Amino acid sequence: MEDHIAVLTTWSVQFIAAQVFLYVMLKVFKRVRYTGGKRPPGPPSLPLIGHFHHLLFGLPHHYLAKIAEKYGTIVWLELGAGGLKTQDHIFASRSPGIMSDLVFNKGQDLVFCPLNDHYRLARKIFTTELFSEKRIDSFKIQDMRRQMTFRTLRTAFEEGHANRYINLTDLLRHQFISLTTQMLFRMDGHAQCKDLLDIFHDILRTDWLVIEEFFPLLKPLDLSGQVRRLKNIGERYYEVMDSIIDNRLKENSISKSNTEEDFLDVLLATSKFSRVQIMYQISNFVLSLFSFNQDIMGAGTDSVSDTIVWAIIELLRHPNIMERLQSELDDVIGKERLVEEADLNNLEYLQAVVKETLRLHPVAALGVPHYSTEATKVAGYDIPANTRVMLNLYAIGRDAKVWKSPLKFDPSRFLNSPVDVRGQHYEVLPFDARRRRCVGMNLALLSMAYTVAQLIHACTISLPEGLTDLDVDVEEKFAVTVVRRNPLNLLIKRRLPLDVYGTA
Ligand code: HEM
Repeated sequence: MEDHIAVLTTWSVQFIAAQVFLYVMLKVFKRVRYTGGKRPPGPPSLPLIGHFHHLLFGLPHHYLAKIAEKYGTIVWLELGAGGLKTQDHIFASRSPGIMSDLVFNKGQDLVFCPLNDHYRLARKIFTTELFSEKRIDSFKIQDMRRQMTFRTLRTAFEEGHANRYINLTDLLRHQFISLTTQMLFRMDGHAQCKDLLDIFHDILRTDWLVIEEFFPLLKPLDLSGQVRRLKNIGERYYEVMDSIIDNRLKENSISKSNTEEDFLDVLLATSKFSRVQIMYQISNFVLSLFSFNQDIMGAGTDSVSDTIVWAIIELLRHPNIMERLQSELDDVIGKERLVEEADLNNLEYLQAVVKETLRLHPVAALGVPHYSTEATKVAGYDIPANTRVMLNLYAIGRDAKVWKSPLKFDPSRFLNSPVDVRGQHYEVLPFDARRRRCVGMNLALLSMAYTVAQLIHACTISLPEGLTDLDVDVEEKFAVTVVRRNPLNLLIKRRLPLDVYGTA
């Protein structure tokens, strides 16, 4: 570790794929790039900037998948000046970085937290209290999901009734923002959490390649303008959360009956976190809410709604698969009532559709960068300490050596197959695996299956006039998550008799 810190001047990005793994690793070196051991192969690089220029154009997860095809399962790239490596216990940390430092107060949230005692405690509380099966399936949270989904259907039907097309991405994002903010603070999304939502939207507008991240010496110059911007976001976040917590403490001191009603109450009740730590644990939720996995708020919203949109897009592109799913729903549920969460385990084809969507469209295509804490060897290659590692989840799900016709959307490949998407099977890892695996996975899988089932069972979804299934493209845009490039407006109408919705 000493060696590499002593020679830091350039960034390296290395891509490792042990068996079906494709790891991308980034590391900063000073003065020299790779000083010792057997370096993994990689494309030729330019002096000083290494392979940085390759990642500026096009979609990075496509480029990384392409070079992995050419250079083999473990590939080394350099960004300006850098290093890398694998094994879970060594690669389970997070690196310091501009976003983590300036917005999340040096990684005090869960997503950007280095592997330390605070992280272990926070992860335990997330897993055993906030996201335990018991809590997720509790009547109260189930009812919240049901109400939010009905609200989405009602909005869609009002528009459909007036023959107006609706943007499904916007509609579902509203649903999941409301759901998450309810779960967190008993506040209903846009109206009550406007300041917080604005902050997270600003975070998500940050370029994924901030030059100062790769060339820290340039940080004081702030050439990209992102350093000042992120600092300002961090300050605004602190103020808003401070006042939310103040208000909650006041409310709780007046009425004890509300304790442990939502996630904020649970975190306050643990007494294991300081007030500041609670602020940043919450941030993870909001961001996940918002498109990516910056913890709870950050990690839970757009990632789920964007995956649902991919599922609907694939179903519209494949009318035979849509028909088969609708038949399963009609057989199991009938047409006299709506889908309930208790039905989901009986809907085998629906579950296969969700898995196949996650295989082809893992919205967190490159995951969240891991960080090595000591030097190690991976598949015979030497990987230094302090290396950033990214898992190319996109390339894993599309590996032609593992998947037959990998680009074909075919949910039946998951029928009668033990392969699941929960991190035990390395052929498909939309949530990653082991220590840093997505903590919201169970909630995400449940929310996705439930919403897709409602949309396909309770609605008729039509493409704009003149478009056929052959016209629906799957062009991607790489933001924090991978989303569909072109907006698609749909006509959504009631499919079941009116009185079925009445009881809802
Ligand atoms: C389709 C939906 C989702 C996908 C595909 C997804 C995927 C991922 C991935 C790939 C990671 C990085 C794992 C790693 O570092 O190795 C991650 C981390 C995380 N996700 Fe998710 N996620 C989704 C939904 C959610 C939801 C609903 C929440 C919470 C409400 C959430 C919370 C988190 C958190 C807090 C982390 C950081 C975990 C840690 O560093 O220990 N995610 N997610």
